[in-house]
Amino acid sequence: MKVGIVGATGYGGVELYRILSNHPHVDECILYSSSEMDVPYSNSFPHLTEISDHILKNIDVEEIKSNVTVLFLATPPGVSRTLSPQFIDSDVKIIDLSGDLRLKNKSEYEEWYKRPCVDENVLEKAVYGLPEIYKADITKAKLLANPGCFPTATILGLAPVVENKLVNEQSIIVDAKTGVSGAGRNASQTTHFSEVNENVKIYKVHEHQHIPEIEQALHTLNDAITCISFNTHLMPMTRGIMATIYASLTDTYSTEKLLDLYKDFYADSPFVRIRKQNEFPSTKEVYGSNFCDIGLKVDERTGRVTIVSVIDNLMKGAAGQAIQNFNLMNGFEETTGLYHAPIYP
Ligand SMILES: NC(=O)C1=CN([C@@H]2O[C@H](COP(=O)(O)OP(=O)(O)OC[C@H]3O[C@@H](n4cnc5c(N)ncnc54)[C@H](OP(=O)(O)O)[C@@H]3O)[C@@H](O)[C@H]2O)C=CC1
Ligand SMILES: CC(=O)N[C@@H](CCC(=O)OP(=O)(O)O)C(=O)O
Repeated sequence: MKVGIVGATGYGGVELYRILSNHPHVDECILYSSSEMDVPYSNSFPHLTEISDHILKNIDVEEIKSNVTVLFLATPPGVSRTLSPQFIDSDVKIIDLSGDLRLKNKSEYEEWYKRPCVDENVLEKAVYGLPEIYKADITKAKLLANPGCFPTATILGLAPVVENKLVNEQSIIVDAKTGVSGAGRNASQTTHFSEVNENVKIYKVHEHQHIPEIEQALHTLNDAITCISFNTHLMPMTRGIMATIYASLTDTYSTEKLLDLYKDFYADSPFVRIRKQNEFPSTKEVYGSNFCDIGLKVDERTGRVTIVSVIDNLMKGAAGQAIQNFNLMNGFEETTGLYHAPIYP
């Protein structure tokens, strides 16, 4: 199979390349750029010297339609809005890593992303690609909205207690932390070394574009959930997301009972690992892998539960999950090319 990557010169794109170039069902990766064509890919990424002899190609929709079976869009918000509709009537399957196709409500996208949304007829064809919850739909998808990094960690952390109605619907609070690679490869004042090093910074307070995405998914699991409290913090690390989640329990449940519930819920999910009692995952324990690790503990004094969910933002939060979806959409084993140990330490 030939696959294409638009945005190959970015962090999500190069992570896709890393995995797809060793994927047993991928014969060729064709790499597209909007700014650097006809130059070696290794000019953008010298760590690929003698590994990649790819030449970056111009984004030509007709050429893509005739050469590519699956196209990954690892592009900033707004790009998929114009590119995806051009493939709707073709045989090319699209996997979009941006937020452009994730929200089912067009005006909600425009409010949170502050930009125009793709047409509703395209939006309604897009399947939200969180395999642990929507696997059946993903296997039939032609247009796939890959989930955001924070939503992946948060929704997986909450799904078992939300679906089983074990937490009060209005009590959910998510305190999330991220590594700097989540902001992409372009430098900015916020991601400048001097601003990030030895610092922890809260950002987009009550305004993060992932809030409606998380609420939309939780609402499908339990329609009494309408809103959550959610904030994000930039940490002095390259990769990793930790979502620390607090919610009030509807009854008295032991930690042991909840851990058993999580193990059952994720029994058929090869990339979700539930930790032992009193063991909590750290971001380094999933670094470079497609795992989402979850630990939890009931606070008997307050009747609340604390849930800790970690992922690598570029893997389960972006490229790894996109390839998990690629596997499911093409009838391959879900774990193909992805099931390996995290890099540690
Ligand atoms: N980084 C992360 O952890 C995560 C990222 N995402 C999402 O994935 C997408 C990619 O993110 P990331 O790789 O970090 O971003 P980067 O900024 O690192 O890369 C984006 C790439 O998009 C390409 N691009 C820019 N403008 C255009 C355009 N008009 N048309 C086509 N291509 C364009 C650029 O390549 P070129 O100039 O060569 O065309 C650039 O290399 C974003 O939507 C992001 O929000 C989602 C989850 C996690
Ligand atoms: C560190 C950092 O800035 N992270 C980004 C990650 C979001 C992202 O990747 O955007 P979409 O998933 O919406 O496309 C942020 O918090 O906005």
